[in-house]
Amino acid sequence: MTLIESVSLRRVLDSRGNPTVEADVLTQSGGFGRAAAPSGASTGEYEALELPPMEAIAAAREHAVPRLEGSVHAGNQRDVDAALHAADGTEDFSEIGANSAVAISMAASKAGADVLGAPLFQHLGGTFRDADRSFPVPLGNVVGGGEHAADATHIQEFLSAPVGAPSVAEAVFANADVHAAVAEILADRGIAAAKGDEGAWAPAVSDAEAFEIVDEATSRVEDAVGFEIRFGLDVAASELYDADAGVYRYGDVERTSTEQVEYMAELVDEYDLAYVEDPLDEDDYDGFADLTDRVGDRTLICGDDLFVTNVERLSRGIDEGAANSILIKPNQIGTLSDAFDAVELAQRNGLDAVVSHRSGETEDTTIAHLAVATGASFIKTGTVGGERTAKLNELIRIAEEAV
Ligand SMILES: C=C(OP(=O)(O)O)C(=O)O
Ligand SMILES: [Mg+2]
Repeated sequence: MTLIESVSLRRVLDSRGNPTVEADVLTQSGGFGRAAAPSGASTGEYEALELPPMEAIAAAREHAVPRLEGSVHAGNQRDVDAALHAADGTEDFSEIGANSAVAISMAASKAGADVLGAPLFQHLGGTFRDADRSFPVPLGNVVGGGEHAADATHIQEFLSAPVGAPSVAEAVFANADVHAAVAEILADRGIAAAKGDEGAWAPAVSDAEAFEIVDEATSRVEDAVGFEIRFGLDVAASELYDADAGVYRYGDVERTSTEQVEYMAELVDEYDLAYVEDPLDEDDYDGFADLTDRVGDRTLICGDDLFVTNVERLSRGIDEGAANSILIKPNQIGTLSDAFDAVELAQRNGLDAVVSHRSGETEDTTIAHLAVATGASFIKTGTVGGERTAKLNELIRIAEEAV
């Protein structure tokens, strides 16, 4: 029923105005799925490789499309993704591009769901997930800098975390309220701010002032809505790390690895942080383990560039106690099957999964379904801006059974 009839690929715009790969998958019985690849700016060194879109499209047309059309069923995601790996033949999708691979993988999942007449989250997660489904808490980027905005904070993301929200919709609106409260506080302080790549405010303030502002904004909204709102960070520390000198550079301030662990532990306690992503460099398993040992009982230490959604890197992290959560970005690894494997390995070992967007995004909503399908604890997909609200609004619809 779900035998793939055709796969078409094209170049479309992403939210940064860059080209990206979009895939359409059509099955012989008329099922249809469309998906587009996102793109990172602070990419991890060990991610699967994104090729220039026209190269990725040409390579996928030559190697992957002939293996899929008339041969593979879109409803069998493992077969689709195995065909993509076989067509590529490398460890990092450098032949057909992780951007072509992930677009086809996600489009096939939607075509499969379409034929079966099931919502995507149910097709991916199975019917028993539906019976007992819990919703991810959305982490909303409200202040940011790093690689996502010039002349702003060194820490890449300050994330509102409405952990006490009674529903996903209330959580989504609370994050929007925190975003608005940050704007008010900035205006009160006479600080002008544009927005960064993910729609977070990107003021030219020190990290210390950003902590003050986000702390105040989350407290204000917490008082107004009456449920707990904490906040968290994506430090994206690999971007701050100078490997030759062995120090983290926050402008003129330098921290050794030991000082970085100490600094992160202090921030966790001073601000009761709910979440800290990539607090250390992507090669520093020891530093991650040290920090997790110190504060992992009261916050999530999450590996993004550290794990790159890769089960081998995650296995090492589990063995070494390097984190207690993992960021899941399908395009870091190239297929939904690989992303699922990473979630399952993490959850079997007591780590939380956090499904995530990229800084360069499209209107694609697959990650909202992936987060629900896997029972992920959190989803990080921004706060405002059409490519971010596409996912947040889809979560609201899924909760209402309106997809
Ligand atoms: C979303 C992120 O940014 P990018 O997509 O630029 O890697 C991140 O680092 O978690
Ligand atoms: Mg990150």
